[in-house]
Amino acid sequence: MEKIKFERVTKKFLIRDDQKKGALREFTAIQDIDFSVKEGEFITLVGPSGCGKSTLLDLLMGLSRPTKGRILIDGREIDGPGLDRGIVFQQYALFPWKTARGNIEFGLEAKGIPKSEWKERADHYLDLVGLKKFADRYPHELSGGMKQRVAIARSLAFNPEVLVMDEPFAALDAQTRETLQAELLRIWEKTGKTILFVTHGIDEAVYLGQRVVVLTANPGTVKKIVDIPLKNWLEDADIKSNPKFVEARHEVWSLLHESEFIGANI
Ligand SMILES: Nc1ncnc2c1ncn2[C@@H]1O[C@H](COP(=O)(O)OP(=O)(O)OP(=O)(O)O)[C@@H](O)[C@H]1O
Repeated sequence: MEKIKFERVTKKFLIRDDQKKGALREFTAIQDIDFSVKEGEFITLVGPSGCGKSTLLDLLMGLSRPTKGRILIDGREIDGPGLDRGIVFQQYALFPWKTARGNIEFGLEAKGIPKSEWKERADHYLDLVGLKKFADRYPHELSGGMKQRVAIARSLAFNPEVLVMDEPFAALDAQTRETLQAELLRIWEKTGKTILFVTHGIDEAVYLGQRVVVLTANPGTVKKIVDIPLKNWLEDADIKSNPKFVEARHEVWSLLHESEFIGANI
């Protein structure tokens, strides 16, 4: 079943016109973005810097409206922020004065979940991200990877149907990033969430996504959606050496670099 549908989504901004003093002109950040995400699917998005990934996520979160087109969730048009969508950012955005559990409980309070449910829910999700023993620690007592686990637990705790992730592992060291990638797949399998994950990392996009949406440089459009034929990520410890992984990775890499090569040939 279709969970999210981007229907010819275009977003334009008004920016200062450098040619004419005091005048404004239209700038198209994304144009005619058109694809669907299936219920329970893990989809990754990659694209050159400035191609409009954050703009697209803002639209999906209901923080701004498309200039043209629309975004549907379960067939309903998005008209603002909602509890059906949760987001995890690159920076953990945790309150330093609250413990791991306190940070999750705060999210539950903000979402209007009854107080009687907070502790149990917070503990359940802390357990899910492997932080059961760290519930009473403050952010400064946690590593970067642990903080990001708390952020993931906080987003999952109010049980959104769609989890949006905006380069959530970009600030972590390579080893922690790999661990969290595998963890996220495990959590995804367990919870069955629909996940839309934005990244700059080609390896990360191919490793996590069932499909990788490759965007073009400005204005951002869908260049191609690459199917990733691998199914048994977690059983294969060295999946990144699998020829199918290598091939998919190369395809995404080529799509991202095509425009650069064309430029280089001129
Ligand atoms: N509020 C705004 N007003 C004017 N222009 C904007 C606004 N928001 C974004 N843009 C422009 O739209 C384009 C896309 O920006 P966006 O931040 O979505 O890209 P991105 O793909 O997320 O970039 P990065 O990968 O570097 O994070 C950029 O050229 C940016 O300058």
